[in-house]
Amino acid sequence: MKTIFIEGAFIGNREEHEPCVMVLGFFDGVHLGHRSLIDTAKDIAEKKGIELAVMTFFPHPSNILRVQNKITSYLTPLPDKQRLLKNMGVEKLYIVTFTEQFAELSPGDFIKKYVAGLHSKHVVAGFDFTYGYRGKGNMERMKLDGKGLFDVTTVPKKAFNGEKISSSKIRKLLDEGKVEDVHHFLGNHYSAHGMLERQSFDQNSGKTVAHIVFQHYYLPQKGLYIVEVTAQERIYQSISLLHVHHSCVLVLEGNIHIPAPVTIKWLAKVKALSPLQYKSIDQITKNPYYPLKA
Ligand SMILES: Cc1cc2nc3c(=O)[nH]c(=O)nc-3n(C[C@H](O)[C@H](O)[C@H](O)COP(=O)(O)O)c2cc1C
Ligand SMILES: Nc1ncnc2c1ncn2[C@@H]1O[C@H](COP(=O)(O)OP(=O)(O)OP(=O)(O)O)[C@@H](O)[C@H]1O
Repeated sequence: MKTIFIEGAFIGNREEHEPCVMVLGFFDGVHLGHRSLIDTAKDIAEKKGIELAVMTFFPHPSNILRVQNKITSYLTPLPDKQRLLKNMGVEKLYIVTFTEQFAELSPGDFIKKYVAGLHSKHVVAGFDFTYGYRGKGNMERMKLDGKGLFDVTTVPKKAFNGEKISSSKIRKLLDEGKVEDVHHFLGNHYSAHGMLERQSFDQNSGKTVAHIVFQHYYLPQKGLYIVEVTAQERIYQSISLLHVHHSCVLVLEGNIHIPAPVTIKWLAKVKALSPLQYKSIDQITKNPYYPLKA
């Protein structure tokens, strides 16, 4: 997959680009709703014999627009989004820098300069996709804006238990510590890639304690979780304590040296620990020889 960053004023010249099916959206998480768009577009691209392309934006528009809830950390930071889209068969990924000037483009100009300008022959987006100044463009308008230039497919709402599958819903579940429910929306348990900062073996309890730091990730609510840790293709089961904003503490049975980097997959929240289990975790994290900075 080729990734192309687009910054500043841009006017694409159709003739300079391969014809493509273009999928539009932010795609944080690349969840089951997003996947239905990509799969739909992939079928069209195969039938029409043209490239499968995705256009996304960075940073999240909320950082630029005057809205209350700014999204500054992501379910899938850019490298994860790139990997997931590539694995789904996307051939070209356009990442448009979302700036104030870009936000002010009229719906028609966005379609002309970016979507048609990059030689889209067919556009795929979801039922609630909006574009252009004040988000005034919608899928009905897209058909008019793209008339004679490209076909439009609008993907209907994908829902679970009557609720729209969305990045916001997944963030809400993480905020509430309901990591067990995330897979209904994401298609998998929530996971993040982190760096091992330090680890030590606690002689008293016979457990290894490791400190993992994450960058740019949206993390579950503070608490104790059962997690799966993968490092250099080995899998470890662990209890994890979400510690400060961007880190977690792993507690593993035995004297284990886990190599960095690591992937943590949140399986379940620990609701009831036996007093013995709780005491040992408490002892470990309060151990004055374990240098945790809260
Ligand atoms: C050219 C362009 C201009 C935009 N301007 C605004 C804007 O002024 N106000 C706004 O709330 N959203 C604006 N948006 C954001 C869209 O409403 C929408 O959030 C974005 O296209 C991502 O779509 P998605 O959230 O459905 O993935 C703009 C989007 C584009 C592509
Ligand atoms: N559940 C869904 N069913 C169909 N299309 C969807 C669904 N969720 C998102 N899409 C489409 O996927 C693209 C990317 O959407 P977006 O990144 O805004 O996802 P979202 O989950 O709705 O995000 P948020 O919750 O932050 O609004 C858009 O074209 C959108 O219409």
